[in-house]
Amino acid sequence: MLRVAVPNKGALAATASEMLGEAGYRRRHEQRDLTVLDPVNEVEFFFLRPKDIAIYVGSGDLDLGITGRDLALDSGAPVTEVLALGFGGSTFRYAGPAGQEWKPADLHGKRLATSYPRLVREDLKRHGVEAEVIRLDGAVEISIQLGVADAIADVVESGRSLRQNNLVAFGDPICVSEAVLLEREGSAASKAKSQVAARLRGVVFAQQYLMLDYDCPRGILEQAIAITPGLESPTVAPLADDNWVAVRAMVARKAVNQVMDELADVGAKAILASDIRSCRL
Ligand SMILES: Nc1ncnc2c1ncn2[C@@H]1O[C@H](COP(=O)(O)OP(=O)(O)OP(=O)(O)O)[C@@H](O)[C@H]1O
Ligand SMILES: O=P(O)(O)OC[C@H]1O[C@H](OP(=O)(O)OP(=O)(O)O)[C@H](O)[C@@H]1O
Ligand SMILES: [Mg+2]
Repeated sequence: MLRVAVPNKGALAATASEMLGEAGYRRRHEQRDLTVLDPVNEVEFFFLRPKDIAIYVGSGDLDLGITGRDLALDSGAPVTEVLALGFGGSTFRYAGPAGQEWKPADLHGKRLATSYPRLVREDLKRHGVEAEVIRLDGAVEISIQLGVADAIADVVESGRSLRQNNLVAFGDPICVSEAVLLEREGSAASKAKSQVAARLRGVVFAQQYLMLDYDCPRGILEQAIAITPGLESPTVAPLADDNWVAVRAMVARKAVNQVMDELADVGAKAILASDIRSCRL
């Protein structure tokens, strides 16, 4: 039985569970359940704190885990990324009081509060900066105001928390993070692990694409195919009216409106975009 760790709460928990559900795995019914057995797929899921997940996977006690790249790096556990999951995106950044031009070298001799001490110490070392790292569990942005630190390093998503606390980010991002599927470094490949990865890859990919269907006058088919080349090549099917064909192709979600405009401009009609739930490529 494959053992897989999933975030039990926090920023990644809901989407990770939804994604596994889309991939055909059994969902947990009670928020407080710590395990879910999926005998059909021969997987047992363990709902753990996102911060702890890389430790379980790195020790080899669990086969796979979903957590944030930043949390995995901070754990120092020997894990590698099998797949980036395309959600839970954030950057991990230094920040200090606004009204001052900060750069990483200015942190020398300062007190720096963070919930990610290992990540920060390693980055300070790279910059050759010696600072006192103060480990806090959360609400790090308030620590400067309260007098415990001179600057912080924290997760930034929208930047709202920094602005609210009159802080500005500085330096290059220490880490650009998103949710990732992890395995133990150097662990043997297995069919069971590959299957979870393939199913999740299918869901990630499906979320990034849409299926486009449209009717196309035969005379402009070449132009239309150039606009929607699909992955291999689009499906072209005859219509009852010989002058027209139906075309079906996958299109990147980000580009879909522009593609629909271009198709309409060359003369395509009845252009429909629909969601893809999952896929294998
Ligand atoms: N707006 C956000 N706030 C916090 N974490 C985010 C955000 N967006 C993405 N993440 C990612 O989510 C993970 C942190 O998850 P989580 O919120 O569960 O941790 P935590 O803040 O330490 O937990 P908790 O707040 O429950 O103590 C990190 O990988 C982080 O990069
Ligand atoms: O850039 P933003 O969109 O404002 O998001 C980032 C903020 O959200 C997280 O805090 P969280 O709500 O998890 O509280 P915590 O600091 O107690 O973990 C994170 O630690 C930042 O404070
Ligand atoms: Mg949090």
